[in-house]
Amino acid sequence: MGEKIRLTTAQALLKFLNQQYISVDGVETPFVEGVFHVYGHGNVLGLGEALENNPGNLKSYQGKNEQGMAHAANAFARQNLRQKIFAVSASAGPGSANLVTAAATAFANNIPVLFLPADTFATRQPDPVLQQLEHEHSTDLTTNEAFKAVSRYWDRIDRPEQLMSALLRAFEVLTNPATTGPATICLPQDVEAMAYDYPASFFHKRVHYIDRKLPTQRELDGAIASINQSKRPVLLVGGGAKYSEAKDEIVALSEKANIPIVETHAGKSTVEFTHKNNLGGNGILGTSAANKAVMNADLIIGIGTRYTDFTTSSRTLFDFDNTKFLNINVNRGQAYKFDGFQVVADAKAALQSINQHIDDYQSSYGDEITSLKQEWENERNRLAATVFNRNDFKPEIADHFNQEVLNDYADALKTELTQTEALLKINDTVDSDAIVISSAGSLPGDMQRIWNANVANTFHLEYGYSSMGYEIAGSLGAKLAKPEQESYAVVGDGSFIMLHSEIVTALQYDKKINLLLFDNSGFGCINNLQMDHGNDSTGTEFRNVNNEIMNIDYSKIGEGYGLKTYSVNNLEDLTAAVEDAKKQTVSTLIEIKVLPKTMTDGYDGSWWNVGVAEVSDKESVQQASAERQQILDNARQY
Ligand SMILES: Cc1ncc(C[n+]2csc(CCOP(=O)(O)OP(=O)(O)O)c2C)c(N)n1
Ligand SMILES: O=C1C[C@@H](O)[C@H](O)[C@@H](O)C1=O
Ligand SMILES: [Mg+2]
Repeated sequence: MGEKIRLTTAQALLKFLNQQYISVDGVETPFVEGVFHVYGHGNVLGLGEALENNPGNLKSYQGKNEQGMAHAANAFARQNLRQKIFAVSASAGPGSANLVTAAATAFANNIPVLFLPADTFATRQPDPVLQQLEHEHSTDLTTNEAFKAVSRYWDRIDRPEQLMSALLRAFEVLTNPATTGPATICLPQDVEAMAYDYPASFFHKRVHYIDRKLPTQRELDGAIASINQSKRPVLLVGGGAKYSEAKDEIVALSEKANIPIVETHAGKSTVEFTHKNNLGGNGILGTSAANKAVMNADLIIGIGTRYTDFTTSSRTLFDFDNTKFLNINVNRGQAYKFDGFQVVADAKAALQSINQHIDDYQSSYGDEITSLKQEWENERNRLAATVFNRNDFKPEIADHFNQEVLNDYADALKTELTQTEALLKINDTVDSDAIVISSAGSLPGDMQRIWNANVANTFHLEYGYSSMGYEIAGSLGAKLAKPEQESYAVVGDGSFIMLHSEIVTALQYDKKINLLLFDNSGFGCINNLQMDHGNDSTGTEFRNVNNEIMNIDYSKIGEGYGLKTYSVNNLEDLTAAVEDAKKQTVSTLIEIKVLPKTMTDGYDGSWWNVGVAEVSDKESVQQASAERQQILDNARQY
């Protein structure tokens, strides 16, 4: 029956990971970069032993918080356009539970990560082991059942030989652009260390071919007819377009036929903003230009987009009565959305074919795209010059805090900086190929609107799950993916407090990351949301029991870790800090004290469906609820 190799399950796992390659457009590369781990009794003697003694080419990084290290793995795969991954190993019980949020984040964003949570004993001999849950109705349930809801593939290895079929299935999922996401293989700690005579053939080199699925002739004919029949098409660029590396084809179509480009959160920086037809981010967090373009479009060419509520403004942004949809997506389910014409194909390949057949077609935009872009540039310049004053300041988010409260913040945080002027100054100061990572709070909105990404694949916004805590860990993952580029976490004070453990990992392994910490002393965007809908400000500002605004010294925290830190409260110091941080070899933290309510507000078409109380004594809430109902009456329902 051929050669056998006697290994533990964990040793076999690592040997297999070393032999996985992907081939994209004829270029073959190793698929698994390494393993992040936090050891405990569930994995240190199994997977830990294997990593110590025979890692092969796999790199190994000690994480500090399981969620954090898995976010780093997630960001690494995303920055590598899903062409390289990490595995993450955690101990049983709490260690594994800590991974669940990160698995969900990878799931929502369609990012491949191999999750290896340790599990309780398959033999059950010592049950209940430390950290085991004891259910009265079943001994079969462990913490790791929680991964079923957040994995594209889930398995548990109760016998060493099961590893083989599980890994083959997992790697098919991880390398399939239509279904990729987290694959979870639960490893009971006894099985990790059990020996088995594995067939040598299992460890032969495997190449997973990411062949580009071509459109059929019917799909191609339909797509071309849709474009030819339209007058005002818009190219809506989603994450799938970025992962397919379809930039040249999008630009070619846009230029040839004079079609505006707008981008989802995941799609942003597929095409540089410097391109004349790129109108920027669209949707709830969209630019005025992008939203106007899609509101007046008669054809949306959705390329690799899931049409989430933020992209569609909760199904209110498009003129659904008159606008048609042409959906190009490798995932058939996504292509079905909005009853669009479906092209189930790779974005780059589909656009290549379409471009060959778009002959003399011209949209009817004429100079309108240029005017829209100019109008937006003017607005962006205005946001760069929003200057606070203590007498009659009207922040972007107006009518929430009166002047007295705003002055209190200026005094407490000792600042007069606005968030938009600070962010735009940073955009002007960092290297153009710097990678910026963000995910939660008010900053993703500002990033999606006003950050100009002038080099492709430098804008990294996790907005599928918007998980607070992704930012800093994500900046480490992005740095591991692109060591030659600067990596910046754009992070709010709330997210920083929630999870910043991987700072230590970045310092430990000498991977330079830069943290741009915007401190407005509170959960600013949620405060906006509650006040926008008629509620008072409660539970969202960082105030102490005496109702005083808290002023936390984040630069001191960073200093304690060993970061090079700066604390700034004006544009001059901010510019100097960003310039100085670029010269550092150690990781840096720039604490930027900003006034609340000075983030960007929405533009036309920026509506978000949130559940507003239908019963309330407050007239303001009743009004918000009525307004919501009115908008919903005209929204597309499915
Ligand atoms: C893990 C997680 N918990 C809760 C939320 C809900 N949430 C979204 S933004 C936010 C506050 C963010 O505060 P901060 O980071 O300071 O950003 P700001 O809005 O002030 O800019 C909260 C609690 C979330 N997105 N992720
Ligand atoms: O609830 C939320 C509101 C959004 O504005 C924010 O960006 C996001 O992180 C979130 O969870
Ligand atoms: Mg905040």
